[in-house]
Amino acid sequence: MTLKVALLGCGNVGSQVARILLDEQAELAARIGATLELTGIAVRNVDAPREGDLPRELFTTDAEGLIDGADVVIELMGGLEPAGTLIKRSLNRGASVVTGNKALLAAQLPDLTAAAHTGGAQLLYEAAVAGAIPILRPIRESLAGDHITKVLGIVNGTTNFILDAMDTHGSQFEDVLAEAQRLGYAEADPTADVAGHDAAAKAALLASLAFHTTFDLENVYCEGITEISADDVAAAADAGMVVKLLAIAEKTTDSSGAEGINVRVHPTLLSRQHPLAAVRGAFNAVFVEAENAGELMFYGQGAGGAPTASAVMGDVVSIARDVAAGGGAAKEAQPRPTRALDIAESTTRYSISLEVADQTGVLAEIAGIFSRHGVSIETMRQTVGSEAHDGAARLRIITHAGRESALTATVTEIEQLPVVKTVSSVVRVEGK
Ligand SMILES: NC(=O)c1ccc[n+]([C@@H]2O[C@H](COP(=O)([O-])OP(=O)(O)OC[C@H]3O[C@@H](n4cnc5c(N)ncnc54)[C@H](O)[C@@H]3O)[C@@H](O)[C@H]2O)c1
Ligand SMILES: N[C@@H](CCO)C(=O)O
Ligand code: NA
Repeated sequence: MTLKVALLGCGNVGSQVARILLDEQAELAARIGATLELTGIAVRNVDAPREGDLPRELFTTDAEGLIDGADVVIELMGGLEPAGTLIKRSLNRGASVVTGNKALLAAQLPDLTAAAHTGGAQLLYEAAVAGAIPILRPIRESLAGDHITKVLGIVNGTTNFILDAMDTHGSQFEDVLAEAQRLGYAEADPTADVAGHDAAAKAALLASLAFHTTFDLENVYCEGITEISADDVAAAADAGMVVKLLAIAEKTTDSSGAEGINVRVHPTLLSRQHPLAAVRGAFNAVFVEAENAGELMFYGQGAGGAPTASAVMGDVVSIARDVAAGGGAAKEAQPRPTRALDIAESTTRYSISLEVADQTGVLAEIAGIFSRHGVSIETMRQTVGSEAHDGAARLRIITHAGRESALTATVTEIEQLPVVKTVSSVVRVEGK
């Protein structure tokens, strides 16, 4: 049996998938029990210079013609269109699809899933979240009999690469971003990485699978790393901490006790002892907490052509084995509706840096505001002198856990105090 495989896109990931399909054809056939024939690669320009030695006759600009003869379609063009239309067309006519396009999946998961049901086809996307790390299949299959309560992780390689270089070498944001682009980690428009949108899309997908629902991307709170300064990174290091961009999805309760799901992406301070603090470069790691399994951690390469191609090929082999065995892969139950909780209802800790007048009574005034909002201070560190300006004192306050709404109200009130010159940064803190 031979399965026709159409590949859409030949960039960082697509070119690596093509290489594996061609170089490993015999080994893959032995594992699957059917041969995978790469019938063509849809590109924008057939004559564009490319690395590697992929046969030129495989390239075509006719993506629609290519998918119409395929059993399996691999979409690695990225972007919402024409990727969305091509994927739906493939699924509707019964061809299974593998994609790494988290932006599209997070925006259109219900429509894409409906197309897969209509065509009796599969839609798999392990590459879309945390690159090479097997995380969606374990959530979807291995933990299907458990209750996941929280997912927390570093899911964007580019921003982790940037924050790590700022922490380790004191590098400049722009220089490291250019390096991440050169290494094939960044999105075509790297704003998606640094503004947190890529991590937010992944967080929505993780929440949807972990909580058996469809979590709307619009309900993901999203803050990127563009406001994180070299000062923030150095101050974190001073305090024995590190800044990481975290995606957090958790089942929780609001102030009235009603249950819901909160999903958020933001820069976060972690103690250097925290396991996620040791995740360096473009690596990713995802913590999963489940009622019966307890804590699980998944770690590996979160970006890059070859690592991501590994996840794509895992999905392709899984689909091909199913087709070779006559089809009928198990269907998941319909997602159930859920209540999205606003970030204001989440429980977190704040690290607040501020400059205040160096005079008697200031600390008591500030402590009074915390106390009125029911927010408890864990540590308060004051520096007077070279680090602070104009005879001002610099304060760094780390709170105990509190409701985000109480923490923001505290900061707003502190900003209005005449003795406070400026609140220079507010970063959330995770872990003990
Ligand atoms: N690079 C990674 O580390 C990584 C990891 C996980 C997921 N992804 C996802 O995989 C997808 C591809 O990523 P990439 O890094 O390979 O991107 P890329 O920009 O390197 O490659 C995309 C390729 O698709 C081609 N393309 C775009 N529109 C096209 C069209 N209309 N017709 C034909 N060709 C078209 C582009 O010319 C380009 O060569 C994206 O959805 C991305 O989010 C990437
Ligand atoms: N741009 C993404 C690619 C992997 O999804 C990242 O940096 O993590
Ligand atoms: Na993955």
